This record gives sequence, structure tokens and C-alpha cells, in this order.
Amino acid sequence: MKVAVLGAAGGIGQALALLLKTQLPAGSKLSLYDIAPVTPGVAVDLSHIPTAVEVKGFAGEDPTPALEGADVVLISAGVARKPGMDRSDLFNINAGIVRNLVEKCAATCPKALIGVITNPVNTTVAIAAEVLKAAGVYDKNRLFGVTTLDVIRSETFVAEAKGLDVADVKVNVIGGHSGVTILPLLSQVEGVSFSDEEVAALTTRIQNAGTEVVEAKAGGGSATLSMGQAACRFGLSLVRGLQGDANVVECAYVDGGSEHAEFFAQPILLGKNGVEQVLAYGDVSEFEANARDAMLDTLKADIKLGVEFVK
Ligand SMILES: NC(=O)C1=CN([C@@H]2O[C@H](COP(=O)(O)OP(=O)(O)OC[C@H]3O[C@@H](n4cnc5c(N)ncnc54)[C@H](O)[C@@H]3O)[C@@H](O)[C@H]2O)C=CC1
Ligand SMILES: O=C([O-])CC(=O)C(=O)O
Repeated sequence: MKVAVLGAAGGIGQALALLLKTQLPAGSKLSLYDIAPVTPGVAVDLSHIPTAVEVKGFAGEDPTPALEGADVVLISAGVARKPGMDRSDLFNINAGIVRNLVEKCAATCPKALIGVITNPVNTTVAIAAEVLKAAGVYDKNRLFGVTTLDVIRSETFVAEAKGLDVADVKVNVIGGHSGVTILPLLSQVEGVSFSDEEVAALTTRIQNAGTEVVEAKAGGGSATLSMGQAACRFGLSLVRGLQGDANVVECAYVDGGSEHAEFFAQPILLGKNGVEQVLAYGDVSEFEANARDAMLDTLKADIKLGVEFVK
């Protein structure tokens, strides 16, 4: 199994690469690419960790050598937020970066599963889809916006609020990955009940958790370590699906035939071809149904921006 990380010298990329080096199945290959010249050095550094995962690093303008034979590509290349910025402010720079990298994926590893981490995810995934369509290699089951950070945050905050063992808490998060488009389905969390005030406060905290980190880092970037963990969890689930493991379920932002929008985050069953089945997200409360319906104009506008960027 070969996993490529694009943006591998960055805050997320290095954390993700470290976790993958220690957690990918024995015999896997880890391929690190970034425009930053330090990238081969990051690979040498990681290669001294005694696991049966072979690491190679590539720098420069062309990601092709890193992508040859890749089964999974995780993209975190691009710029991150600073205080006062919205994720959509990253569009001007990151849209072109994602377009160019996905063009190379289409040419070099058209069957790879692609996980897009680069913000604004609501839009960059639509860009990736249009690029793959233009190259004639689009398979909706192989493209994912990585929203796992919203899931792990929700699980952490719910466990904290209710004094639970976080290992027992599972939360589905649907919609997209910015502000009001992030919707944790707290009404479905087993074994707990929340007051209306608690639901409103927790939902707002989860929606603003990225900003919480951006402000705490005070100009030094956005979430990198928790995102590294989230991307590792998601990447390992993609690998487990490809290997034929059963019952591998994650929430992700996919082109899954949703009635709500062309791309929508919801639970999916992963398998040998990526998305095996898009799962229903189940019953929602009145609060959640209203929040879901209220996000759709924003989500659809974010998607349209991505489609128009490529066309
Ligand atoms: N999906 C999610 O839940 C999350 C997404 N993000 C996003 O992930 C992205 C990366 O964040 P960080 O790692 O913190 O940023 P960073 O600035 O630490 O790293 C970005 C890396 O991308 C590289 N890069 C830039 N252009 C490139 C290109 N054309 N080809 C290859 N590499 C290139 C840079 O050299 C740098 O090493 C940002 O857009 C951020 O907003 C961040 C947190 C959560
Ligand atoms: O907020 C940001 O800019 C980074 C991000 O997507 C997150 O932490 O959820």
C-alpha cells in the first residue's frame, strides 16, 4: 500500500507523516512531497524510526515522482488561516494549488483515493472533482473532503462535557467544513441527553473550534497536530477499506448523491474501491433539521465557486 502526502513539510503534513510512519501496516510505502526543499530531510528524519514503512521524500515543482503507484493521496498543501481570516479567505491561493496537484494525480495515479485537507474544503473538493472530470478519470467514490477533525473534536467535547470515556463516544458530523456548514448530530449520541442550551453551546463551539485554535496560536497558524491525528485516522481507514477490512465507517465530504447538495459530509462505508456505500445519517432533531436546511445556501455557493474556478 502506498500513501502519498502532498504538503508534507507543513504543520499538518509533518504530524501526519509521523503518525503514518508509526501506524501504517508493515510493508507500506510513505511518499512525502512538498515544494519546500526540506522535504527529503523530513523523510530521512522519519526513516530512522524503526517501523516497516519505507519513507521517501520529494521536493520541487513536480509531485509526479511522489505520486507514482500511489493508492492513497492526502493533500494538505496550501496556506493556513491567521486571526481575522475566514476559511474562504484561503481560496485565492489554495484553489490553484489544489487544481495543479490534482491534475498531477489525474495523470499519474488516476485510481488513487484522494483525501483533500486543504481549505476551504467545501470548495477545494469541488475543484478536485472538476479537474478529475476534465481529465476523464473522475470516480465519485474515490474523492473525499477530510472532515474527520470535526468528528474528533465533537467526540472530545462531548466526553468532556458529560464526563464520559471519549473512547465510548461516537458523533456523526454532517454538512461541510466551515462555520454553519459543520453540523454535529448530538441528538444521536448514545447514553447522554443534552438540554437545548447545551446543544446550542456545543454546536457553536464545534463550528468555531478551528477559530479557537487560530486565535490561540495568535498568528502562528491553525490546527496542525489535531488535524494530523484526524487525517491519520481517516487515511488509515481508507487503507483498511482498500485492504478489504469490514465495517470501516467514517464521515467524509463526498459526492454521494445527497438530496441536500452535490457534496455533503455524512457517514460512508469504505471498501476496496473507496466509498462502498453512502450511509443514511439517521433521524435528526428539529434543531438539527433547521440547522441543516439553513446551511444549504452557503454550502451550495461554496461548491459553485469551486466548479466555476475550473470551468
Ligand atoms: N480539513 C481540515 O479539517 C483542516 C484543514 N486545514 C488546512 O490545511 C492546509 C495546510 O495547513 P498547515 O499544514 O497548517 O499549513 P502549513 O503552512 O504549515 O503547510 C502547508 C505546506 O504546503 C506547502 N505547499 C504550498 N504550496 C504547495 C504546492 N504547490 N505543492 C506542494 N506543497 C505546497 C508549503 O510549503 C507548506 O509546507 C491549510 O489550507 C489549512 O487551512 C487545516 C486544519 C484542518
Ligand atoms: O480553522 C481553520 O482554518 C483550520 C481548520 O479547518 C480547522 O481547524 O478546522
